[in-house]
Amino acid sequence: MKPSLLSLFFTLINYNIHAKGLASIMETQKMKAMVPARLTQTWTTMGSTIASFMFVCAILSQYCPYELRHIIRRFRRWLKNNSYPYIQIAIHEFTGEKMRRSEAYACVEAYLSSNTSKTTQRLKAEMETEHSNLVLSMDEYERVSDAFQDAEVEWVSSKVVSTKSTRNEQRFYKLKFHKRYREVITKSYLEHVIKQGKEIRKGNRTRRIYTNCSGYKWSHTVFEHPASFETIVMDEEKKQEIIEDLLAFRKGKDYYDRIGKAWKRGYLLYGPPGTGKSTMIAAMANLLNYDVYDLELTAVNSNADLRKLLMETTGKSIIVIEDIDCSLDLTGQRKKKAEKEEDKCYEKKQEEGNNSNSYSSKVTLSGLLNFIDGLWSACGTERLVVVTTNYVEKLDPALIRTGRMDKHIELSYCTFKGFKVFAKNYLNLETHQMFDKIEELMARETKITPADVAENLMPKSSLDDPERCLLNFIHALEEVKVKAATSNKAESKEIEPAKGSKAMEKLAATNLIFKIFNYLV
Ligand SMILES: Nc1ncnc2c1ncn2[C@@H]1O[C@H](COP(=O)(O)OP(=O)(O)OP(=O)(O)O)[C@@H](O)[C@H]1O
Repeated sequence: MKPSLLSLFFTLINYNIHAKGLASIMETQKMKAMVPARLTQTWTTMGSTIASFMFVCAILSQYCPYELRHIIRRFRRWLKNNSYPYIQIAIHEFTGEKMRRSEAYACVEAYLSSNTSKTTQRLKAEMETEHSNLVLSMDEYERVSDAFQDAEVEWVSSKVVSTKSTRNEQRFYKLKFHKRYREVITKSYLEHVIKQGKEIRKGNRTRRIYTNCSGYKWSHTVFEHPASFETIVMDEEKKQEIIEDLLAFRKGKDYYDRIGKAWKRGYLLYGPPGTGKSTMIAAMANLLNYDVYDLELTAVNSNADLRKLLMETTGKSIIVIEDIDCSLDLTGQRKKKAEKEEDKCYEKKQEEGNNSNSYSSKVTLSGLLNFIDGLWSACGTERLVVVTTNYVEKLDPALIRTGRMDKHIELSYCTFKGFKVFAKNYLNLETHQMFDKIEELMARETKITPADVAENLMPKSSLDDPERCLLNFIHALEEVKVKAATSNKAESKEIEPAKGSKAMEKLAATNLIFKIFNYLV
């Protein structure tokens, strides 16, 4: 039997049940007793009408020409659009083919979670729909009302989950508002939400520190370093210059666009161990509110992996290569030192059962140069590349040329001025009678690193009052002085025999000439 005829058959049965069946049921003695006669008649009429309507619909859908059905459908849509006075906009969490997290979604999220006059209502509404063999469950879990100028809006946070795969979850915000506020909402309110959200995100953002333990993949944890430029001890003018440079970089989007340059900047930090290079990187990240990507070059297998790592970094970040002279031989060959040092990545690889050959890297200097300044380096925006070294003179000039390392910052030994800042920060002392002695000791080219100053000034027990700490520091300075004197002596002893032998040679030669002269005379 044809499906259309089948449908007609069932419709007729339906009609029969509703029109007659219902009436006959109502007419039973029992019902008569319970229900008044007028109500029974109403039920009967209603049943007949519904059945007739269903019958007509079935006839229409089966026998009505396609064109007419299309017109009816369009009419219904028009009716729906014009009778429903609200507009809805959806902002999805992930957008585009690469499924990057949408900035707009993050801003809305931050805006709605901020503590303003918005009223929040927890919802638990779930619906299930079947869409092309995929069962989707829509979960509306929060409703937030907000007001802007004289418009009232409502945000509903929802997620659509595929019940077949829990990993397939799409979150979105639905914004609902009356049609008469269309102008205000689309032109001003959404802009206001995004702007506010950005501001809130800047302040609230939990920053991350990433490292590449397993080849070309970053793993991360929360970045919580307390360093700031206020606590870094260095020449005030130099410090101010660095801060201004960083802030100008952060605000420089338009400038970089205008001059046609990728929005990135390279910093080279150099100086002896313990002079604050790592501390400065943390202070930079805290000042700019950037993430940190700590690139472990010894764990990267090839230039291609290095490029993949670069592609995985996000904007608003600092890519750090610490002690670059230890990780890469500047002729392009990797040093074995890193492998011998039993770094964590190596151990992890071994635990995983990989042999050491698979660990050996083929990252070359040119690969690194391309990473910093090649075509691929422009694939992200707002990134700083910071390279540190204890031996700047060992670095290849190509690596540190302007354009790759735009700003060179030397961090050096502590001066008396620097000591006074440490004393203020660590001991809350602006002046003390022992300062003169300290100044005298520090003036005589006593090379002490800020790390050593910090360590000696730090109270170790409750008995360590400021005087004791200053005394500790004076001892440390005297020790440094003695060490410097002994190493100078050793150096001069190494030179003296040479000097002595030369002098002896000279003396012998003079004696010989003198003897020859006497003999001749
Ligand atoms: N300029 C500084 N101002 C304040 N504290 C400092 C400074 N330099 C070093 N310190 C202190 O010394 C410690 C070690 O410094 P840091 O690790 O930053 O030195 P580094 O130059 O990176 O050393 P390395 O070259 O060995 O990595 C820090 O925890 C910090 O407390």
